[in-house]
Amino acid sequence: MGRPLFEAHGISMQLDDNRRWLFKDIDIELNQREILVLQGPSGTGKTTLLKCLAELIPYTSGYSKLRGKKPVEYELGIPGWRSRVMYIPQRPTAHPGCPLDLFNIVKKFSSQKVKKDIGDPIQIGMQWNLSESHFTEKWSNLSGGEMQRCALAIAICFKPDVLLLDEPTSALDPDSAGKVEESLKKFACIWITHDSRQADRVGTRHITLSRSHPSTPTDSEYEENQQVNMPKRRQEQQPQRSRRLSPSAFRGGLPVDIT
Ligand SMILES: Nc1ncnc2c1ncn2[C@@H]1O[C@H](COP(=O)(O)OP(=O)(O)OP(=O)(O)O)[C@@H](O)[C@H]1O
Repeated sequence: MGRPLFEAHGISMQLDDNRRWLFKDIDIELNQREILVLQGPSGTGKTTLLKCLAELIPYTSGYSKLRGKKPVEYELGIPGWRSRVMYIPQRPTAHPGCPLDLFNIVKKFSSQKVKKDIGDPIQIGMQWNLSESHFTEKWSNLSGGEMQRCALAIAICFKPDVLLLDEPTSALDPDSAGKVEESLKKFACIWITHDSRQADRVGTRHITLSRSHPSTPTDSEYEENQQVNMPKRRQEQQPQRSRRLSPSAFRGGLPVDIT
């Protein structure tokens, strides 16, 4: 096997409050058109893990690479990384204006401007039971499911290499959800879902996070292709020191990187 499209090694997050490990030593490999499904009970750190992989929040140790390069090795650094390894939240943050306004603003960001062949969110939305008018409607007038699809359509227009999807169909009816699923299968995704049938439909790899406790530091189960490898411990990687990111690094909750 050649180099994976995306890889993460030993990603760990220790919480400040009681030094509890939220997750520890998560290893990920992802190739083109693969979907890694991330599951686990509420509060086990799934969203936090996606934000770590997008370099939106600092984490305790570990590192990720896309096409063999670490975030800092990309032109524009972390913002360049986030435009390629893109986190898409479950609920879009309230934005002023309409979805098309957001699309036009994001197009001007330096991390996106360099991209050629930016897609048309309206064309994508129309494959998912949306119409053009949804993209010119104020965000505040859209339903949860309409907002979710508009934000996702805008994000994939920018053709990220890896989509980090936080319950991308949680607000959708089954027909729309099925159409979105089909579109997303063309991408490399790390996909949080609580729906085990969806996990079976879309997943080519699987990780399940379990609850950790202050007294049992390593409590992440790593499950790949249905085979559970009980807690994977750090192997050869040296832990990195906790990284401090600038305030702009904490812009979670946006459908796309806005730097
Ligand atoms: N920096 C932090 N300091 C303290 N606690 C934190 C920090 N970051 C995350 N947490 C806690 O870690 C837990 C995991 O949150 P997270 O949203 O990642 O869980 P989740 O598995 O995605 O849950 P859900 O399925 O409900 O969306 C939460 O209890 C959260 O409050």
